[in-house]
Amino acid sequence: MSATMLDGRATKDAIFDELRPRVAALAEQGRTPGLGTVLVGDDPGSHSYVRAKHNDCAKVGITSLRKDLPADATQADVETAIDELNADPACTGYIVQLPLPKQLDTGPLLERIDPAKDADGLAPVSLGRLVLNEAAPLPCTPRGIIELLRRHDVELNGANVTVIGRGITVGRSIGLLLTRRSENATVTSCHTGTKDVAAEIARADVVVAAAGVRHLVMPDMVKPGAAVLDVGVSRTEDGALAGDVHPDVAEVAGFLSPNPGGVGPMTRAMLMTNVVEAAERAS
Ligand SMILES: Nc1nc(=O)c2c([nH]1)NC[C@@H]1CN(c3ccc(C(=O)N[C@@H](CCC(=O)O)C(=O)O)cc3)C=[N+]21
Repeated sequence: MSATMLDGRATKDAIFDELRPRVAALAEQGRTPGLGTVLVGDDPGSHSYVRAKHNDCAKVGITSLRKDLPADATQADVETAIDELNADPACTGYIVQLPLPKQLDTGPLLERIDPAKDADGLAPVSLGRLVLNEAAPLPCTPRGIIELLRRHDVELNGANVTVIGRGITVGRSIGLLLTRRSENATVTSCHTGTKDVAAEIARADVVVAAAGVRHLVMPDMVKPGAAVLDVGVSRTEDGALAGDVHPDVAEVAGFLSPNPGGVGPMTRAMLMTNVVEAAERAS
């Protein structure tokens, strides 16, 4: 048996095709969406993600606004960049690329993002609204995972979903989406305090591996036919990138998201979607 590939690149392209006419309609009314990015420091990974996001903008017709700050930027420098994007009418949504260098206090910076321009859905007000079932931009990676499953007809209603990892961008926030009435899944959150992760994986219809631990999910753990989403990335000693899911899981799973080429492109597709939706709401 070989799993159906949850092809994030092809799905992202399909979503871009759907966004293009919406962006064109906004542009006709002089309301072209604009994505801002605040990037601090020179981490090559972060630079490459931000570059990809601006390439995506060009593909769908979104304006991009970059604020790149040096690695030794102060809290006040980043506050200024955020204030400028809050005030700039050309910017309809923006993100502060995480993680920030350690001299910076991330919490207050995320608090400073105008909730109407929060493209990531990670600002405290947005996460609070999500908990309260109020309209809010949704965190991009969780939204991308759900969209990827939906477009491949993977059932979530009543499904047992095991999430591994409790980071804010994925593990902690995805349960908020999956347990809404519209998704109706039963969610188990695994982390370093979990006694038997393999047992939690074994009973899952859907596994979301977002721990950043190489090959944490092995073929003998997975229920035959389950959908497995490989979200984590880690770097091996020789500098190669590895996912959280062993490639042989493809022999057991019913659906598997490749990594790269799975959840990463979907995260970017949802960022573009959030920016377009914010522009549609802005008058
Ligand atoms: N405020 C904030 N929002 C984020 O959404 C955010 C962040 N900070 N910090 C870092 C993580 C990571 N992240 C990725 C997005 C796309 C790919 C992606 O498209 N990856 C490609 C491969 C790209 C490549 O090869 O370089 C793929 O999986 O196929 C990866 C990683 C967003 N993040």
